[in-house]
Amino acid sequence: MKHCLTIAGSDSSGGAGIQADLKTFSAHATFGMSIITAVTAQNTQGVFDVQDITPTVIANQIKAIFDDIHVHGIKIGMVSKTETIEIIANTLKKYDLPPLVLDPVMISKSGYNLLKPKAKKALIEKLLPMTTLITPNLPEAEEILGYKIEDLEKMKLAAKDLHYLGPNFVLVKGGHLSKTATDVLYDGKEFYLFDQERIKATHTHGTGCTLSSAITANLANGMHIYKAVKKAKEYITIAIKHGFSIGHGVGPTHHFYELYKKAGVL
Ligand SMILES: Nc1ncnc2c1ncn2[C@@H]1O[C@H](COP(=O)(O)OP(=O)(O)O)[C@@H](O)[C@H]1O
Ligand SMILES: Cc1ncc(COP(=O)(O)OP(=O)(O)O)c(N)n1
Repeated sequence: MKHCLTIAGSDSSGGAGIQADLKTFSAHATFGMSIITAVTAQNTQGVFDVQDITPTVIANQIKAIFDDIHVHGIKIGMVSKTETIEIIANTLKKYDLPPLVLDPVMISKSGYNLLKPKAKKALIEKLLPMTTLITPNLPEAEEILGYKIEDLEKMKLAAKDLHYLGPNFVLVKGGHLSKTATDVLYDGKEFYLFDQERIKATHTHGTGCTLSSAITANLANGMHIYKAVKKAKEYITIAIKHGFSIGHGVGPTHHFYELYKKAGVL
């Protein structure tokens, strides 16, 4: 069994962050491990508070894992602020790294800043160059690149411009498009489109976390990048179709193994 590591924030309601990542890793028959960067007080209606974990404790969590356990895939999610990004980059640099998927989490669906605006520079300079695959949604790609992205042509341009900043592969996610949910993968030469009609869904909390963790697990399991993204896209589509209500707001996506097994995704 392969070992997957998420470096991300905790979501008390279990729909996004560390909790979504670990559920996704388990559904993909990998062993999930976590380095917590921040604790959020969050539910289906919003994010109400955040406590950042100190750089020393983040470094010690990373050291505890890598000094002892072989890691086959890493996913990075919420990284909050410059000091958090710097300690993650500087500590990870000391080790031989497996594929690393960066979900550049910035603003939650409910509108809370999960990355301090000032930390964007550190994210670009410290994390992008060590990334195998970056998975921005449209607002995140716009924030990094500084221009509007409203159609497929602009998504391709964004993928090229993001590739220039260091990652080996770029997946620009189209969850924020109006008609389709088409994602664009760029490998430095070719574009690959993952087409999906928009599902009229209410319960989509944690879609980005789930997709990036599914790709991480697939890469850890030895899949080539194209297949890893294709299978993860199938997973997230079913996860969204079967999203459900647990509170008064936006509920989580679905992670129960049997559903995916039946659909031939896992
Ligand atoms: N309504 C939807 N129907 C189908 N797929 C969706 C929908 N919303 C998001 N997705 C897909 O879910 C994945 C996560 O995308 P997105 O929601 O844009 O990320 P984030 O949670 O980071 O904003 C992408 O593959 C996207 O295309
Ligand atoms: C702790 C934490 N990390 C990440 C997110 C954002 O998750 P995402 O998958 O982009 O989902 P939504 O916020 O869009 O529902 C989060 N909310 N909390």
